[in-house]
Amino acid sequence: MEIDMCFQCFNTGQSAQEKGPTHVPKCYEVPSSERPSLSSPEAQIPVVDLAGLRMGPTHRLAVIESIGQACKRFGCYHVVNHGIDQSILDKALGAADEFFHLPADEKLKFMSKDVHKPVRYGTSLKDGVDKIQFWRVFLKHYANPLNDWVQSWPENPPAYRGDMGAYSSKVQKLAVELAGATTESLGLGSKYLSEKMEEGMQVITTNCYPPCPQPRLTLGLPPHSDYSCLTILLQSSPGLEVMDMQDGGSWKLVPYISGALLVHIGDHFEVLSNGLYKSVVHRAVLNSQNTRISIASFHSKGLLEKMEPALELVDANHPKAYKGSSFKDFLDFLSANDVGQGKICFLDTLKINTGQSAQERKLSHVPECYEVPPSQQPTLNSPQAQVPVVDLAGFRISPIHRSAVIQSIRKACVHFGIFQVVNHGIDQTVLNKALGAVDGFFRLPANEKLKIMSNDVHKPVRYGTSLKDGVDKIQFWRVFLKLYANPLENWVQSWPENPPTYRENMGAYTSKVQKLAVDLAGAITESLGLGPTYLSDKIGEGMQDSLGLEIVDKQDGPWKLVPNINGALVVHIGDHFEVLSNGLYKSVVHRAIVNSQKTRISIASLHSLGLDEKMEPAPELEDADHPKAYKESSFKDFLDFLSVNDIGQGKICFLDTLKIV
Ligand SMILES: O=C(O)CCC(=O)C(=O)O
Ligand SMILES: [Fe+2]
Repeated sequence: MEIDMCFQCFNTGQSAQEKGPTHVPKCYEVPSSERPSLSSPEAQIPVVDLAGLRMGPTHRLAVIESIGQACKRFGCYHVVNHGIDQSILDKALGAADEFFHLPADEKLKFMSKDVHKPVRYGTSLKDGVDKIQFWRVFLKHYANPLNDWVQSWPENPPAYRGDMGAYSSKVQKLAVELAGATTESLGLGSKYLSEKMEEGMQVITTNCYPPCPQPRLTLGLPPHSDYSCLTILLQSSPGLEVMDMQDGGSWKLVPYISGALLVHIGDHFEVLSNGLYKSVVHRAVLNSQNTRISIASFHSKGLLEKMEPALELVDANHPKAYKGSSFKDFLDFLSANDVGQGKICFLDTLKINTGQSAQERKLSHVPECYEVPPSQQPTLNSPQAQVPVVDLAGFRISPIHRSAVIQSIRKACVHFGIFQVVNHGIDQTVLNKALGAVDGFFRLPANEKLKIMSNDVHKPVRYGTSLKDGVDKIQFWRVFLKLYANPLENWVQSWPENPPTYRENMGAYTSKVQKLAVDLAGAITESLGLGPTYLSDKIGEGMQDSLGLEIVDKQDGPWKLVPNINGALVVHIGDHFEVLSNGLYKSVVHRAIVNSQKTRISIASLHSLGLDEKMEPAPELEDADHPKAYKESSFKDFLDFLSVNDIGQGKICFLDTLKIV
């Protein structure tokens, strides 16, 4: 098996330079979109001369200023004149190199997959556990205070403790000094963190990246930001790339400057600065010729000490944007999650929107992150869409009336993908109470709503803003609450308890609308010639999920505004009916626009088959002229897609991935 082969490459403590594999085993291959070009341009990373830090106040101020600029622009910078002798740097790299050359059994003594171990040798991130493996070998150990930890470090090579210890204690001092300069640049003064940093965690990670026969296929380390206040990195040769957020998130190679050290802003400083400084996202790339060694020294507060945004940096315009967390919290997260796939990162789990979407903060302008590209900006004077209105009363009158209704539904589905229904059998008071319950919920204090805030799209009850707030590149101007709703008795207990009438009023609406959906699904399958009961069991037992929604525009050429008919409900043909009908019916493309005057509330009830049940084109609707045009998929497949893709940019849509060309 491939996996076993991977184990043989690295896992036995035998590094790849000893093994010399001629190709990259499958389990090391990263998806093609994440592969390195190996021709990234050089990053223009500032070089800060620390000599000025110890001169006069004017010199010091200039250095602080340039550190602040670098933290805002790149999240990293080089330092020279840092006060650590070249011979100390060389000896530390030498000690690391010698360690990795030791016989396997010597290194295996330290091998562990337990990320909580203070001394740990390993390969990849969590080798044998994570799905994708990375092309590195590492040794990690705690280092501050040195006397507490050095006895647990490797005894071999014999110079290891002395040489690595000398470097560690120098770099620990430097980190405290730089943390002071960084807090000073934030206006918090140079002593803001010093005590905590002096007594805090220092984790030395020595990384060894053996030559790789196919360096374009894999990575030494996947994209990540460091969980530290700051990280100080010493490298033997180039191979580190940083993501340039001001250049569209493109990868740039960190130049190798002999004798310089690279300083990374870690997640803790992003949190402390309340997002003013961003931790730098970086990855390690490989080459086919040389072993590369790097020594990263991670500095943070104590293991259990939480880092929170500085109160001084929180105000009405900058509400607290991160939860507090400790290094231990991070380790727990790391041990429970596979971060190598780039789908989940600890910092994202800390981001809070304080229930404070921009709209709720009553800003006078739209923050940049909400701006959509000009080509997608709405005109706000779209003509009204001619959305057919179907009178469902006919449905229950006689077979002739029924078949007339079915015919008009068919027409609406073929031409519009959307229609409104009247006489749908749901009382106006039920509708009004449901809208009122939703309005009441959104008016609750932030902390009440935050209890159910989540970016995990798989959660059956979820409050949020935009689509995936803090994750997607572009944010959208909405707040939402999503709930699973069918069967009601299974889910209602998990719904918000506040406002007190929420469950009752929303529950009354959702059970009515669920019945209506089953009726309509029957009418639609009948209109496709599949009979009224084709889906009814599955829809009856299927998913229902509801959220606060949107004005609907039909995209045939220009956008059109869907007229609001009092008491009517809007029915959308969704992707699943497009698939079932083998493309005869098209799911309606729509978007919500906003206005400057009034809050708008909508409740969308989405109905589909069971979470894992696949929808595919009805065989009855396939023939030589109409070959099967879609792959099958379930609601769960969609959620998985949603959680890993940023669909808000309009570049990617789930339905497209199902189309068979
Ligand atoms: O090897 C490098 O240059 C980067 C190492 C790194 O990012 C890490 O250890 O967190
Ligand atoms: Fe890193």
